[in-house]
Amino acid sequence: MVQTNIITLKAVNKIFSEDENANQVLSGVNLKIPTGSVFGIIGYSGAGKSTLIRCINGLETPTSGTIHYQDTVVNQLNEKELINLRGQISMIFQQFNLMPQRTIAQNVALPIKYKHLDKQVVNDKVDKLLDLVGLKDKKDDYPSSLSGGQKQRVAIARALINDPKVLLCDEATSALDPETTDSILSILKELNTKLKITVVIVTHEMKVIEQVCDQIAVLDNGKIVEQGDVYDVFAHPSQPITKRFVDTTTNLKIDKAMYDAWRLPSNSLLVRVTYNNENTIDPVISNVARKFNVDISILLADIKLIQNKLIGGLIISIEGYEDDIKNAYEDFIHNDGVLVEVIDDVE
Ligand SMILES: Nc1ncnc2c1ncn2[C@@H]1O[C@H](COP(=O)(O)OP(=O)(O)OP(=O)(O)O)[C@@H](O)[C@H]1O
Repeated sequence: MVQTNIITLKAVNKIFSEDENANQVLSGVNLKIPTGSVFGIIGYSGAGKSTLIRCINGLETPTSGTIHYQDTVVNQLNEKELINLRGQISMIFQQFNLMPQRTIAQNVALPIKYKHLDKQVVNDKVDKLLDLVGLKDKKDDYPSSLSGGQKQRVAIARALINDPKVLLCDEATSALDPETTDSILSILKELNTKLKITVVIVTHEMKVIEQVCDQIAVLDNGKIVEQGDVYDVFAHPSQPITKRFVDTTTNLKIDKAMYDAWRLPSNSLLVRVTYNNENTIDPVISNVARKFNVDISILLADIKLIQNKLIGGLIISIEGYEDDIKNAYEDFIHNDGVLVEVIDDVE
């Protein structure tokens, strides 16, 4: 099947002229967002994520470069055409942006208020969308009576009122606790699989990417420094910034207190083993231990499933005679899909 891209950015630059130092916020951004994907854009605060995502639906205009939505060049549209476009490319925000003086149902219907559609048609659609996000019984309530997670569900229902093809999510879960974040991410994934909506997620949290995205782009200081399939990027992060983001999701960090508590004997080698194929590590460990007559203890383990493939690692200690340890270590290194590093600087 030929993969199409619903959104393409070509050489996009953005300089805010009112910026005191005329900061270049986006520099030469090239991005292809495949139709039907859940696409994550990650970066630290100030990297330009919001600016980038706002360029996609014309809330910001790039200083140069082009943004294509299917066959449309977004940055050549006039204000009226942009309003229509935002029905196709809708958006949710960190702070939900609900109207406090309107009911939940009125908030959801707001984007089509001025279309003067049949009241019953609007009501039915609002009911259907509130049902989809699990809030049908709240339709006559006001936003102030809802939790953050419920408010974001209302915002999602509102974003769907025009049957969009793309949903842009700007730090949509950053104000929510971990459990509520999970429930919102599940809804986003469901919209993607059931309604075939392309979802673009801007976040500073690698866990969000890990949970729902198929593709990732890493934005650093206005530049895309790495992009690709989420599993591949987790397995082989090529840039230091990407590695730092990946590290935030693993449980393989050691501090001095932990190291001291292990009380490892002097004839031991502390090793981090990460693997990135679909085989489990266990046979490799027992094989090496048998073959070289060393003892291997598993001190920490972290295994997860990304895009239905296993990825993870272990911290192990290898104990025995010096030559045996050396041979065992060499043997580990030569296993396909296994990355082995000696840990010798615990702080
Ligand atoms: N309207 C604007 N006028 C001037 N400068 C702006 C404007 N919007 C954003 N910036 C600047 O652009 C840079 C990137 O901001 P942006 O909000 O896109 O980053 P971000 O990665 O989304 O960060 P955060 O996660 O903190 O929101 C910042 O230095 C910011 O001050």
